[in-house]
Amino acid sequence: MSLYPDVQRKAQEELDRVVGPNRLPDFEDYHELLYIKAVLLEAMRWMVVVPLSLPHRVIRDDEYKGYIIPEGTIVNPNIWAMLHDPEDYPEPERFNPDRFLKDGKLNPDVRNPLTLAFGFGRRVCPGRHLSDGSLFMMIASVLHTFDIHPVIDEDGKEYDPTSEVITGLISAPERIPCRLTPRSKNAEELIRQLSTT
Ligand code: HEM
Repeated sequence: MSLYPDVQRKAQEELDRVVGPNRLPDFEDYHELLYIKAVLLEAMRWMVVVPLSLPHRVIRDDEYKGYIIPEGTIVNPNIWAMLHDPEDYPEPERFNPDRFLKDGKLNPDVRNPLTLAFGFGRRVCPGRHLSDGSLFMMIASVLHTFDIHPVIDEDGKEYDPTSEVITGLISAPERIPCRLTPRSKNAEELIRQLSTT
């Protein structure tokens, strides 16, 4: 969000309209918070958590589009490439939640990244619904109550968290220096109430 202040502003406008200042978002708001959903989809697409999924071993000879895949071959699905395919997602390096929205709804013609980001087939991630719900609530709650600002690095430039990404089975920014400030007195009160319940 510190890299994309316009996205943050749009998400907060939606939260202000749907949730209002006196409470935190909850799952009742799920179907109303379309832009938050689009932010979640774009986050899962843009910074793929498990870029090469998990390796699978082929248990019998197979053929795919003319390629012979012998029994015993280890296959790594390249989820990162699928979620950065410019045919499905034009300008794939740009964080653009609007790509998922059309006429005030989620656009069914854009491939849903959640059908790829958690793997597929018999070994699809069993934690996907838990993750989807938790991420939705985390994104909505943080953006409802805080403004996220960039920090300035040693060279006087805005720090770009994508410049240091952990490589390996899981990818994520290594450090996420940013500054969080409560959005308002009401927001501060909501955060304090939460810490005492
Ligand atoms: C953003 C969060 C998550 C992402 C992106 C993610 C992604 C994945 C992916 C790509 C796979 C490999 C699927 C395949 O082999 O085709 C996987 C497997 C798995 N995930 Fe997740 N996962 C997430 C969260 C979770 C959570 C919260 C749990 C548990 C509560 C979980 C439990 C598992 C397990 C047990 C497997 C192995 C399934 C099997 O081989 O049968 N994951 N996950």
